[in-house]
Amino acid sequence: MTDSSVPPGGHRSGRGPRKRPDDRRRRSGPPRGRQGPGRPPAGDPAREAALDVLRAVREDGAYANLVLPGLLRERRISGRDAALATDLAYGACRAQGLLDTVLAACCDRPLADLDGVVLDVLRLGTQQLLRTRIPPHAAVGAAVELVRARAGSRPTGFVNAVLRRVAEHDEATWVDRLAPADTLGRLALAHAHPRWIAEVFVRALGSEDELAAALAADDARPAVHLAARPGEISAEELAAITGGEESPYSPYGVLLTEGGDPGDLPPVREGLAVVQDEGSQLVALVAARAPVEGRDTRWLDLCAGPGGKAVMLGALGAIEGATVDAVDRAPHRAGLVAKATEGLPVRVHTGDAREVALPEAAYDRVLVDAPCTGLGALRRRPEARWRRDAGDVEQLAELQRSLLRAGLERTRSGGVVTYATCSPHPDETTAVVAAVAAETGAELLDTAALLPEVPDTEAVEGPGVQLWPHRHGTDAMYAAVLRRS
Ligand SMILES: C[S@@+](CC[C@H](N)C(=O)[O-])C[C@H]1O[C@@H](n2cnc3c(N)ncnc32)[C@H](O)[C@@H]1O
Repeated sequence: MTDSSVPPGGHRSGRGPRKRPDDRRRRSGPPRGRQGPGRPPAGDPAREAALDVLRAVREDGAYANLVLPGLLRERRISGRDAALATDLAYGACRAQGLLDTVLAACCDRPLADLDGVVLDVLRLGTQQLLRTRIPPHAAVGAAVELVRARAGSRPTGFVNAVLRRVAEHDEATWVDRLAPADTLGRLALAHAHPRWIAEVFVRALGSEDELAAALAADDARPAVHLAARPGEISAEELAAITGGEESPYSPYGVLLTEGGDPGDLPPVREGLAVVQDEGSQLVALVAARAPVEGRDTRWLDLCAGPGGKAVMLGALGAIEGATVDAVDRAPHRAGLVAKATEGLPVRVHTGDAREVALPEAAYDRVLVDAPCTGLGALRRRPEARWRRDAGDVEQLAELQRSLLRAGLERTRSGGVVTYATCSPHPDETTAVVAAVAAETGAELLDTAALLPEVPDTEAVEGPGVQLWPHRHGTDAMYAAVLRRS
């Protein structure tokens, strides 16, 4: 279960949401029991916010983790309501495939024929019934009120009936009843992943042995890590200031143990630390540790936005006497890199890494942190697993190969390139590296040897290290180091 931390109860705070321009119209709507624009807001700010996130994701293709924080701020939702809104919105986005499978079994018509708001309310209700400790009567009652407020009273009976059917079984029983017969299909449904992603994980893991653990870890909310800026503050000091714990592997990492917005922590506000998954810290570390023959003062970060690894490379470069050129194609993201690396020896360039006006065969150390499917960071992007499809991979792999080639072209003989993705998909990781190494004659270095403190990192299908949420508590980051001949 994902959301066992959700506080029980119906979460009626008594405080209504902040007045919105259409509130007056709602108040003058038809009385209860008649169809119309609906009753006044139900006084359930958490579920209203969660519902608005689901709508934005479904209708506008929005990202839940970008929509929700603004919504909470704008409506001044905080504390337990904010925690509930977050659990419900992210939980329902993550579990959408499982929720829809159960709902399809409980509805007398195809889900595609349902009104969008009704479907969102049903998903939210099913999430509460199957994946939280909220009592069934509270979950169903809140869903009925929500649909009444948003779509009038006509669908209330339908929503009530469907959710009562959902509530007849718990999550495990529904999975037993509805899952395909094979282990992979059952685990994919039970842990709310599309089947094709479970298949990718099995390929990257080498067998089905760890699949249940990998999918379960991927179905949970990720821990938040900070990275102490090298040369400014140690992880020990950062942990003491923030009340967090030093990370198990990254010498700069701190695991936050308290909730709240990490952006508000004084060391983050003062630029002494950044919010960065420990896996990303380890990738930056690989890029900085890779052995270079001879001079080691010109570094390049070819896909730098929004700048997490550029900060780490810039700070380490400042210590080592190196400068970093950081490139991103997207002007907005290049701007974020510039902001994040202020005061560090980092020059930012906006342009396509394959064409940008930077010298060839010149850099000692290069990072290519390529755009990818993001299958290794699904915990952070609640809806992403249902948006991606297997067909995305081929086009991305072509771009990844061309970016790695561009990285090697900028590297001098004896210099090193670290290729990284936040995806464990072998077609984006080992296959890209093996193909470009074969084509260019670049030497593949033993990347696992660069992270001796991290166990079980070797990628299965080819060169490089593969981190996993269930093994390392990090995103499923991949990295491999090549030396230019
Ligand atoms: C995985 S992200 C990099 C994350 C970054 N290294 C960090 O640690 O914050 C990939 C980045 O590559 C950029 N990108 C995509 N195609 C590119 C290209 N052809 N040239 C340069 N940058 C590109 C994207 O805009 C995106 O910011």
